[in-house]
Amino acid sequence: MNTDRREKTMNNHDERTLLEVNGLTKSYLDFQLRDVNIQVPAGTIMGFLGRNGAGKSTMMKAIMDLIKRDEGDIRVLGMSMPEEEVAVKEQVGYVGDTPLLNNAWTMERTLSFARHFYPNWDQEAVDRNLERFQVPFDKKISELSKGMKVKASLILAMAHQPKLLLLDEPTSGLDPVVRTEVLELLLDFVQDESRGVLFSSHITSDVEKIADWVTVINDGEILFSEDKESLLDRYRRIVIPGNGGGKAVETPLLFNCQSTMGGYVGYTDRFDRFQKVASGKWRSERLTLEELFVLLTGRKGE
Ligand SMILES: Nc1ncnc2c1ncn2[C@@H]1O[C@H](COP(=O)(O)OP(=O)(O)OP(=O)(O)O)[C@@H](O)[C@H]1O
Repeated sequence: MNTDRREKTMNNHDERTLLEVNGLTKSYLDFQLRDVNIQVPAGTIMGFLGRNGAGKSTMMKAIMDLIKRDEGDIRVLGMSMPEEEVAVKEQVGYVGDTPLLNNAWTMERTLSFARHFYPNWDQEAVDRNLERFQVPFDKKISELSKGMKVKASLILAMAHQPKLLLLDEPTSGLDPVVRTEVLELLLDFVQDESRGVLFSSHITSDVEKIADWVTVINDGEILFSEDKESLLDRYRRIVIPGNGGGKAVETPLLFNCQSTMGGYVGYTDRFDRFQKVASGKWRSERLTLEELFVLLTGRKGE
């Protein structure tokens, strides 16, 4: 695409939106990604949670056009994928579920090869990150530990100063120290608020730690995509002590109600409303993201 057209396309979209996915579908023999709609605004870290096989990698690959979607519209900074693929890839750093690094090459060779493809290559940032993470320059990729490989992949993905990082389980299989380093790198990345990150994970505590937006996918469908704080505010565990709780749990504002030794326990996804209408004795407990994730995805389909 010529520069004028690209600038026009980029100027016509809402500059605060880095990624828009609308009506994305993809069918395999025994799996369907169904009508996926998400938006990643600039300045946001979106945690993308889902159980094994829920469709996280499929969605990310479809965004990068590594697999052909059946339907849907994908835009990065207002530019369409795959029609404007070259321009889009200048704005995206992608690390997929299978690392793209060539095992037989050193990091030095990898970087000096890759820099020719990107006009925005930032060698100073690369050097800074190599130093920060102590990634060996002259060892073959095959000789690096898993943690080092992840760091090397991230340094490479960020080297061309993308606006959007798309990372498929970047912290999986890493020890807590390396995981923390990787999370800090992502937080640093969005210090520039024109940037954003979408990262998938099973590790709910990582998402809870750094994401400001949480998207949960279950069996190919987005359950919700919401600001983390408002999500954790509106869901609560409600504990109703004593025998008198039976009537209280009949409210449609509670679900998954169970009687316990000391009374009743239920959950609400409209805590604001519940507070206004609930009578009698009760108390609320805030859920961790892990508890919420298990509550909403744990028993479905089993
Ligand atoms: N090339 C393919 N052909 C057929 N089915 C596929 C293909 N790729 C993925 N699938 C199926 O699509 C479903 C979603 O897979 P996907 O890898 O997107 O899940 P995921 O959420 O990333 O899982 P995990 O957390 O285990 O990596 C699975 O049932 C998987 O078997």
